[in-house]
Amino acid sequence: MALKVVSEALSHGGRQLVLSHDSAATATPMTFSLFLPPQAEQGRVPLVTYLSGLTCTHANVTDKGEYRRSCAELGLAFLAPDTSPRGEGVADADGWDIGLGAGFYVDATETPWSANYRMWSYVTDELPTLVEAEFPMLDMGAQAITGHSMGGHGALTVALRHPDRFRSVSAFAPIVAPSQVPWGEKAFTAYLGADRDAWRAHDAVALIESGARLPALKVDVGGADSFLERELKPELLEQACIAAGQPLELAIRPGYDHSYHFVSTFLPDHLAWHAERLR
Ligand SMILES: N[C@@H](CCC(=O)N[C@@H](CS)C(=O)NCC(=O)O)C(=O)O
Repeated sequence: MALKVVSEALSHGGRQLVLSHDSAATATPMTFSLFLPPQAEQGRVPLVTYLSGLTCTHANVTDKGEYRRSCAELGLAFLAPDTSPRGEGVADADGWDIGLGAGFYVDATETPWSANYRMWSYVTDELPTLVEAEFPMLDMGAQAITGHSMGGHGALTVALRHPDRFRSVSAFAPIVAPSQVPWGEKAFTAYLGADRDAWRAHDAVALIESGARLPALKVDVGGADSFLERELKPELLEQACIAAGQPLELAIRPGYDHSYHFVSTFLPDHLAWHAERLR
């Protein structure tokens, strides 16, 4: 098997796995977590992929996301990759918003990042191909995607560019227009270069403006999120969706911040919403 089992534990009757493998996309070892609900012992189950935010590994949502009870009840598998390549020789920079833990789900074209920072290929191609081959109980015809912050950006852009792969898409506090905010401008300049035209393929608002559409879209943002006005700007997504006729269920949750206390509060709602569309 191409996968090494890092850990395995029974939870809510399902199997919480942490796995690692040598990635061809990033040319590094990569670690991810996969929860298989009890229903996976009997037959095929839908797959929800969760992309994490800045500074995270697979472990943040695995430890703090509180998704297992819902996934076990709803019969959903839950896949959580890392957010960047890691290891000896992998480029990094000062600051937590670029480099390790901040891959932004793009294939970098600029040095030194292009050697390993190929998270687009990893999450859209290598990882789904790998889990499909290794876990035949996953129904790859019934997939949903979600994510948090930088991972919300990842979920939106991956789904907008693979409209036939996902039946539903959701996000928590996503960076909806990275080309227009400091986090995205910094990362895209480093990874993709100064030509802003190249950024459009990785900008959810720009993709919607260019005609890309999603089957079903749900977004929650905390009203007390300290990144709301500077980095997240959900109003840009709302305006783009209205102009494009793209249905969007957007909720600003008063009092909630950017943390996993917010994500874990609303992740069960998102999973139930995805399950309805994956049935
Ligand atoms: N590391 C930054 C915060 C970055 C941050 O809020 N990251 C979010 C995603 S954008 C996160 O999930 N952090 C990890 C965690 O809360 O477990 C800081 O210390 O101010």
